[in-house]
Amino acid sequence: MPPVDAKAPSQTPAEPILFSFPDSDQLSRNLADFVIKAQNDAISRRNKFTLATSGGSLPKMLAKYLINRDDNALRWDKWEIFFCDERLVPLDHEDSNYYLCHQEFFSKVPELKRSQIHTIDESLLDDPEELSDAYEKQLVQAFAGKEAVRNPVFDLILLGMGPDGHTCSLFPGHELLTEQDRWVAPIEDSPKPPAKRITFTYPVLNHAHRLAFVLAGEGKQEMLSKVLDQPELGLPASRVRPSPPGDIYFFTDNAASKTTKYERSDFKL
Ligand SMILES: O=C(O)[C@H](O)[C@@H](O)[C@H](O)[C@H](O)COP(=O)(O)O
Repeated sequence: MPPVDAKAPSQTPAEPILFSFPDSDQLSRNLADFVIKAQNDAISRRNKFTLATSGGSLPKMLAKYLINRDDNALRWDKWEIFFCDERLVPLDHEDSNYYLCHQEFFSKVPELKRSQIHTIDESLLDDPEELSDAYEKQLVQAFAGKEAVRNPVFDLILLGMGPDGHTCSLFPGHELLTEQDRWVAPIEDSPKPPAKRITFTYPVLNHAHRLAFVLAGEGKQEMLSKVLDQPELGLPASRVRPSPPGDIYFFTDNAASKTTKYERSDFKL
């Protein structure tokens, strides 16, 4: 029998860590510190920082305390940015997650170069399969290096959650919840418009180094309780459970976390 390696990664998924802040402003402030810590850890490990972001209310909360800082904490030249999901519309369309992030965040950071932001190929909008494969190739290029990798390991993935418990474009009951091979998959029947999208799959989410849901406001209350208190329901957001050493966090405000019985943790870096 081989000797037991005490440091071998456990197969038990990470338990979510819940932070709750008085309001969404405090949430944004602490989220910025968390992102900077993730950035610094990643740069010291590999000299770059790979981040994937969602759309919805997240980009605005994310940008609030990352832009216009005067402490030189951000090493923008090391950032490589992907989208957890994207709608199949032109990049200057108001439904585009890239467009949203550009308006709320990227356009306010002149140091970020367009080449650091991985967007969908607009010439493939009529062919979701091809477009999805092409986006997956961008992940392969960013993560594989010289050696083939089984799964990409993002330094940080930031997620939202919809009122039905969806995250990325992974919706309740959809066949993509069981996708095990593709890193990126097309979806043409999204219940949330627009119907055609691409999305990261669980093999990507559950291999990330760190993930964080970012949830503010009373509208998130009921679903957050279900996701944290009743994981057996198997809602899409509950299925985000990375294997250690991956960590999963919920950054919430008190309005969102009001009813969950899940234990809150003190926020410290
Ligand atoms: O492209 C999308 O539709 C988003 O990435 C989606 O997954 C979003 O994160 C949730 O729907 C939450 O949206 P809100 O933050 O606006 O509630």
